[in-house]
Amino acid sequence: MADPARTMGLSFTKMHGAGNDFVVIDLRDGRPAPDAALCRAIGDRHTGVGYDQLLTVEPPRTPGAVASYRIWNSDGSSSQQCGNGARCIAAWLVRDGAAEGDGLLLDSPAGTHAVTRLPDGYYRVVMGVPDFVPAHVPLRGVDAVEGEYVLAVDSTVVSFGAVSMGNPHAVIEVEDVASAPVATIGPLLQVQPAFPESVNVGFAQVESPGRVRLRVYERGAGETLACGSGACAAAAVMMRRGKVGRDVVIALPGGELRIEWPSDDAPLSMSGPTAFVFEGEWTA
Ligand SMILES: N[C@@H](CCC[C@H](N)C(=O)O)C(=O)O
Repeated sequence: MADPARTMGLSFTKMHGAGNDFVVIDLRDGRPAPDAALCRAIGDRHTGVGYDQLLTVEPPRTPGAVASYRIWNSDGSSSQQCGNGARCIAAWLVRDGAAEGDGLLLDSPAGTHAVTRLPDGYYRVVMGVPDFVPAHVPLRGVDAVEGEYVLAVDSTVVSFGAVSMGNPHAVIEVEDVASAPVATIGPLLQVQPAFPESVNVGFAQVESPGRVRLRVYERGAGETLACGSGACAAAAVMMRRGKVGRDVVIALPGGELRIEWPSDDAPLSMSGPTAFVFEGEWTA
């Protein structure tokens, strides 16, 4: 006889992309998404499953798209963009049989993304044109000198670039990413009134014109092993400053992503890995 607790459970897939970990839930049958309290309960790394972002797979919104997805951070807040998540959703849909061939379109809260399947579980996602307009980040009340903003945060003066990849990013260039003040400046910058919707804070060390080391203190999740949209933001900021070429590897604590941005008005694309970890049933 079926166990009622199991049959009433919420099936999920645990995945990660370069160490940025996800709980993926199939809601294509129209069931509602978990509320913020349930997101937090599932996201608890001691009493729940644990994840950086919870991703829901939902019916497509635009013609030609295979599915849409929404994004929740582990604190229950929602986001418009998740680069590593987009790759994982594509891999999930391919495994599910919903996507045929090597190309698929995915609707995210930030728009529609073309995704290409590459060998060995890698996927390339067209992430769109990085948007440097301050009001679109959104960033308010801070003037830029050649794309560099300056804010006094407590007793520290912080210089950063700001860009929207659909979600807000600040990128701070550092000499040594290993000793960067990620856990102190990250949360302090997030609560500045200049960022009315908070911000994902990247700390980027340019190693060479083809390689950047990056750590990201994410909105709603803290420091993660990788942030795909953060990698896009760091690459875009450093490319615009002429510090790196238009095809760059971003090395994050959990793995490497390749970012290609041919020119300022072209769409930027991100390539990287996906991995399935386990299947589960949330019954609490
Ligand atoms: N890890 C993600 C970004 C997830 C959302 C972010 N924390 C936000 O609130 O905007 C990525 O791979 O892009």
